Amino acid sequence: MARIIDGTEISRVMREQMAQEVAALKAAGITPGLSVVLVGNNPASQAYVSSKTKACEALGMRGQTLNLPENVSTQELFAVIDRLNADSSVHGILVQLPLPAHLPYKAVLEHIHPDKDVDGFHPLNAGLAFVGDPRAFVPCTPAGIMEMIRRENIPTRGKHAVIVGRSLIVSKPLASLLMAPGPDATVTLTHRHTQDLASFTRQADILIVAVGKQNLITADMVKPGVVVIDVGQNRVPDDSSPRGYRMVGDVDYAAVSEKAEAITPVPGGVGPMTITMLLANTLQAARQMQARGTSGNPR
Ligand SMILES: Nc1nc2c(c(=O)[nH]1)N[C@@H](CN(C=O)c1ccc(C(=O)N[C@@H](CCC(=O)O)C(=O)O)cc1)CN2
Repeated sequence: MARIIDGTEISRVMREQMAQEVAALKAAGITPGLSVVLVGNNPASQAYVSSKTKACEALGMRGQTLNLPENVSTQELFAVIDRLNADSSVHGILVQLPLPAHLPYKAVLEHIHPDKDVDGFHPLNAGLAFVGDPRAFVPCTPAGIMEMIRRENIPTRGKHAVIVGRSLIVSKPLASLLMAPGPDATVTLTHRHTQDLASFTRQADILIVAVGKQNLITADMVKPGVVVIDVGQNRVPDDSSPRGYRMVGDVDYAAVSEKAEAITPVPGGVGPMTITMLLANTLQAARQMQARGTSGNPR
């Protein structure tokens, strides 16, 4: 049976360390602050946003949610972001995705000041991350996956990492992180138009799946000894659960665990790491603003 890569436990260790760093910043007069903008009433987004602000507060950071109505206009949303960009007590800003279809999400993400873009979705940060510049904010999910790989001592040099999915949030930045000097992996990126997906996934030493489709990866699609990172977040109806549903990933966990060397569970794998890396990016934003002398909470 595969070793379980426990994102909850790795997060616990990292958050303990970060709490000390937050305390040190607070002693210097700076309370790292994150503002999350949530548009509409998507229940999954509401849950993720609530986890983010609670995690901030648990570390001693400021966590604030701005709830905007589903029908907010682009100009109204820009005005909210402008206000947060100008507020020196706000170090990190993020707009929860997905946005309602009438909002131009790329323009919205570009409206966040790059110095406060703790999601790392602004093109400036995407470009800095692509060239390996340490000032970049790296998107939280790929950053969390790299942290899990490092902390679990999973070999990457010369290994074949196959990514299923081509999103801006996860797959593209992850491909660039895995192939960079240091990790030195050979990366193949596949997507919905890839022909004979299984012929690629069977080659993977490390298989990362970020599609959002339950049971997309079955046991016959992986080779023995593979390391599997499941990014999927799928709600499956389940009357026996108090919530009426349970979470599953994109991988047939039970069957693939019997062939894999290591695997991330859903829940408790990549998800908690996404939030942990958001905390790390907010801390980085506060430190960078402190270094530039542009930070400081009103005392
Ligand atoms: N602005 C952003 N929007 C979105 C991002 C993002 O990084 N920035 N990522 C996803 C959603 N997401 C964070 O926002 C997220 C998804 C899942 C989890 C998580 O911890 N999941 C749990 C299970 C949750 C449950 O049981 O309900 C787990 O896997 O253990 C955290 C964050 C899209 N939008």
